[in-house]
Amino acid sequence: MSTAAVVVDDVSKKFRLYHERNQSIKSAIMRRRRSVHEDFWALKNVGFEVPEGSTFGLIGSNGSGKSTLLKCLAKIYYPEQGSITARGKLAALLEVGSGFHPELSGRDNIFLNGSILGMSRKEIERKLDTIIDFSGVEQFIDQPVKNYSSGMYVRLGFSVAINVDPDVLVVDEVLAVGDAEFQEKCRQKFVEYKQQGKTVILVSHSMDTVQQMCDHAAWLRHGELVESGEAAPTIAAYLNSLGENAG
Ligand SMILES: Nc1ncnc2c1ncn2[C@@H]1O[C@H](COP(=O)(O)OP(=O)(O)OP(=O)(O)O)[C@@H](O)[C@H]1O
Repeated sequence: MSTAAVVVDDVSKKFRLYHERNQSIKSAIMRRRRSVHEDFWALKNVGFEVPEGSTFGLIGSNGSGKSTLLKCLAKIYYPEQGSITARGKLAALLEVGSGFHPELSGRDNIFLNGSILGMSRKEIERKLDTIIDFSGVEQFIDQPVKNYSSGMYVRLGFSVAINVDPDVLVVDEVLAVGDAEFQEKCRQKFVEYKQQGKTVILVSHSMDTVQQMCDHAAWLRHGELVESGEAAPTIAAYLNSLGENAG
């Protein structure tokens, strides 16, 4: 039996949705600091295991809770209920530009982002050339990243994240903004990771990408897990449900 790299156990995550139309300080005082809100459960009792050494796809329609779950994995959000355990070091590449400062150069952002992801300054210095080289943005590395295209941001962010040498790499939809050459580089990196027994968890709306890159998948719908297991049948069930809804 394979061991689990990540165990998601009965996870529920709540957001508060506020309904005040008038958000001024005056109106807040008039309301005597009472706020009108409703609880919205973005994840409801989600549980599954991610096998060690797998490339695992999270799939589901817009708003189904995929990014929220990734943020729980990355410890940006904490679930109200349930727990997530990951074996080893986890690095996450979430929204485009997260962990970057727009006014700093690409080079300085490698240090910023690298230290957020847990690398020491010495380690980053040692890996700097490799990171810049893999990113393919060396020509612009001393420019402020606010002038980067979204694809360049992602290239640099991905390059830092993989050089953290994590046991579990978590990647949100961001890969989609990279061009075909970069996507191929990522695919090769994921294969390399798999050979080393490392785990990748990625979100994608492209079922072709999930089909090509992932061996396992989990399908979320309205914050609930519908199915998880081998990628092919999970993708097929998801696509089937879309067909049913369309018909
Ligand atoms: N910070 C927040 N405050 C309130 N609601 C939120 C917040 N973040 C997410 N949500 C809500 O939680 C639900 C799930 O959002 P999430 O971004 O996880 O979906 P997703 O599956 O990643 O969607 P997409 O495919 O469109 O990226 C949505 O209804 C969204 O509006």
